[in-house]
Amino acid sequence: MTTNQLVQQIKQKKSFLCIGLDVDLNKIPQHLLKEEDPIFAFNKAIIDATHHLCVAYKPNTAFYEAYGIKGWKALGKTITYLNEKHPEIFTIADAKRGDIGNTSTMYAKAFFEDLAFDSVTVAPYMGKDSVEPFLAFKDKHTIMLALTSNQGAFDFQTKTVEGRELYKQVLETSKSWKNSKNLMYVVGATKAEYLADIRAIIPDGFLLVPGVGAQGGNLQDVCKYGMTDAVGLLINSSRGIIYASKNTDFAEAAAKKSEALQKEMELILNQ
Ligand SMILES: O=c1ccn([C@@H]2O[C@H](COP(=O)(O)O)[C@@H](O)[C@H]2O)c(=O)[nH]1
Repeated sequence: MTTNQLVQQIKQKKSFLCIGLDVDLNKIPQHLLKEEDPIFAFNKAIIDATHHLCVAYKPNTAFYEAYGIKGWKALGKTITYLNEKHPEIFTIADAKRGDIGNTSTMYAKAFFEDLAFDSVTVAPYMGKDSVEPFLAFKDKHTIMLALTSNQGAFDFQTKTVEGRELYKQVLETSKSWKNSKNLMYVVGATKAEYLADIRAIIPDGFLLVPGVGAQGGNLQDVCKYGMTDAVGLLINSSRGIIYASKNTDFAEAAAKKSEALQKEMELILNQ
């Protein structure tokens, strides 16, 4: 998917919501455990109830890998369902990969070719040659960790290196990489006060912003400092939406939570 197609979808739906599909079998409604594939049954119900309210879905691969081959199959069925039923929706494999070049190429093939995701998250720690293999794929997007939502972000990311915070070095340096137009960045919603500085370095690129909902990030603050003329934001909420109810009305409850966020986004877009 191209960035323009993503922007068009945002305009049509008046939403820049990304729903995180982080399926934990201990948290899903217990009646689903009788299904042959409870993870896919859960995801399908959430997708069917919310696809008109969001522009992206983000399964975090940890929640699938934890269940071994069954989890990986459920991830495959979920992305196939999304690509067949809702090809306009942007898909993110939150896998946080990155390795020496030839290994990164294999990761990129796994997520972009075999699973056919639109994007994958990567860690910048191993540098240019670990990220460029992902950037080589046409109309695919590499979402690099910049300033994460967790407390540990202060351990390294905000430390000063050669006179500048490390996350700023990461943002600035990555702009010179081959096919850097295919880059997006992760910035936690809990770090909204850093967004003005981030926008000074990345004025137009898309930011994936997790941390609204369960982690307490504030949508208004993120938009105030992070929004661009083409929106430039994908706001993710996972637990806050998908676990809104543990009962048979779970998909309806997820839709209500999604609609509340979408309405808030519509108001912001109309300002
Ligand atoms: O900085 C980051 C990077 C990734 N995440 C991931 O996003 C979701 C957030 O889930 P919630 O339930 O809405 O808190 C989850 O998959 C994280 O691993 C992040 O939170 N922060």
